[in-house]
Amino acid sequence: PGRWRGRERAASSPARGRVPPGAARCSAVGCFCSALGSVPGLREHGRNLRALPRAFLPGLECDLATNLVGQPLVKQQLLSGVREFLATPNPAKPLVLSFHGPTGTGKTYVSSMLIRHLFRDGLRSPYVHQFSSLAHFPHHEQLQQYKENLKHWIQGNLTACGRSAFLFDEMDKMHPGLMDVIVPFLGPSWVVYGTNYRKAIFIFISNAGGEQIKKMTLDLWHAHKDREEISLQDLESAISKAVFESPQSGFWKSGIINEHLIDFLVPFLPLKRHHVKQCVTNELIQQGLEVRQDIVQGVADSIPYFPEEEKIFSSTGCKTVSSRISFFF
Ligand SMILES: Nc1ncnc2c1ncn2[C@@H]1O[C@H](COP(=O)(O)OP(=O)(O)OP(=O)(O)O)[C@@H](O)[C@H]1O
Repeated sequence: PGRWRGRERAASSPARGRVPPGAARCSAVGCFCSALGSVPGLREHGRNLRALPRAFLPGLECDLATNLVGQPLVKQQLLSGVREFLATPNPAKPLVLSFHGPTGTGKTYVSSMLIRHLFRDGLRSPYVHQFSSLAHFPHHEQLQQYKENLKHWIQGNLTACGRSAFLFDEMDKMHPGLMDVIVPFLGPSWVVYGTNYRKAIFIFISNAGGEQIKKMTLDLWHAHKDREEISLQDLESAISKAVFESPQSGFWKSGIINEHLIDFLVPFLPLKRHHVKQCVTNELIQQGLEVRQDIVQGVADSIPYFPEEEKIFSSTGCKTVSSRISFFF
């Protein structure tokens, strides 16, 4: 209840300003404003940003440090962005994060992790709303209807809980123009229809910009530099330009980019062989299996790498690791 559940829901979004079916009020357990009561330090420091302790959101920090492999830029961007946003009682605008990168590098993984730490019921929370282009907006000829539904859905859910989260997966497959209806929700517009929209979190996930990230990482490697030496600023402008100019992208000529509404453009770098090995080890531990070096090596060797000759970066990141493990037992 309270979530957009696919095609059958697309035709029946909530009426403007009304609480969507099944959604509880903001004060109910599970909305992250109340879920965060369990985060040590928030209650005392929520009203005073300057007094924010460094160890804020320790669960997320620990989870990222333990389980996320080879993405230092992501850890850094995400933690600073989310901490500051949550510690501000009246944020100037909603938090807008955009995850970009090649396949299997951890974009969906990190977004689920973040949601788990913010909402007691994680992705199942009625305050978390996921949209996928293929599942929710499959027919181009219904674009106008999708726009209206999406706008009303966001409005209705933000009326129910200002601290809601909206995840848009496969942004590169969204119909160009669809996302423009959400532009007014992403900016600093104060109160629209009696609701404060500045406390929401929006997360966009896409492969758009992935080719630019791969190229820049590869160029660094050819220059004998570490992939972590990549410049965040260079990456940001290359990705923004690529997604804005690509007619295949949901960001195509979009006000989201033009009006600089993304607060953190988070690049996910291609993973190297030793990162894949770490993913295999993590997965073996998670599945309660013995960590055998021959299996770690075997799984890592079975994955395709690029460039063709040197075979440095995994072409599928860690995406197929868990399914491959079963072949080695
Ligand atoms: N950086 C990483 N650290 C640890 N595990 C990872 C990482 N990247 C991917 N994985 C593993 O691979 C699985 C698939 O990754 P995920 O779905 O997050 O990739 P993605 O970047 O969203 O890919 P796509 O663009 O194809 O959707 C995850 O569930 C996780 O187990």
